[in-house]
Amino acid sequence: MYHLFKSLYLHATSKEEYSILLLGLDNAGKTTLLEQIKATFSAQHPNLKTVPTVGQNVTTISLPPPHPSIYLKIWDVGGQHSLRKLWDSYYTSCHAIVFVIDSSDVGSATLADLSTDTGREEEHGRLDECRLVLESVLQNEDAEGVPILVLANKQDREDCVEVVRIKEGFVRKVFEGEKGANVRDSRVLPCSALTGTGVTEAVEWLCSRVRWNKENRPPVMR
Ligand SMILES: Nc1nc2c(ncn2[C@@H]2O[C@H](COP(=O)(O)OP(=O)(O)OP(=O)(O)O)[C@@H](O)[C@H]2O)c(=O)[nH]1
Ligand SMILES: [Mg+2]
Repeated sequence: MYHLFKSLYLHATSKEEYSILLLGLDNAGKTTLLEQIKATFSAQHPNLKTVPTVGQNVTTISLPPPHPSIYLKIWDVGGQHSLRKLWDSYYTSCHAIVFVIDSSDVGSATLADLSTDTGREEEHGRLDECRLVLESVLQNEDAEGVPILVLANKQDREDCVEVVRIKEGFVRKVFEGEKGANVRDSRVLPCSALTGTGVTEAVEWLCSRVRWNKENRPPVMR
């Protein structure tokens, strides 16, 4: 009887926890985004003075009503080239991936240039590096079937490339290319981690997709 009550009690009081992995090139804005998410859902002031991440930052948020009653455990890992091999160890336990792009560092190329490779290299900023890294994430077997949210970050900057161009000219090309064969549930959204614009929408999309995918990737009960 004691065990029955104990398990009923645990069932009634525990919540689903989903892990979200923030990836992207160095300087894309992952740590700023983590700070902004933390601040948005805990009414704290965000610490926006970030330094390049060596290792990881992690925070768990509990979403307030009317959001579903779940925890999101968010992992922010360093994006510098030498640190990217560490990403592999996070894939098996994550429930969604956020790939953050610095929209002001994909060059001044036009949409046509972005989608046909005709733009000059110096106009592409870090577009090619970003493409290779996104492709390697999509190709990782341990991440197969995991929903992926691509965030066109730094939309507050005057020199940013608009989300539609990043979506149509870059992301679509990667997803429809031969290295995007494993493409799964995905979305491209604009945001500014610095100002907080688009952060709630991003979290809401993640929330709905991890729950939708929970038969494939069950949550941890806490
Ligand atoms: N204007 C603007 N700047 C941003 C935004 N997001 C981040 N930044 C700036 O970009 C720089 C890098 O931000 P971080 O969050 O540290 O970048 P990161 O992706 O964590 O970088 P690594 O830890 O090296 O992988 C900082 O100077 C941020 O203030 C944004 O939305 N708009
Ligand atoms: Mg960082």
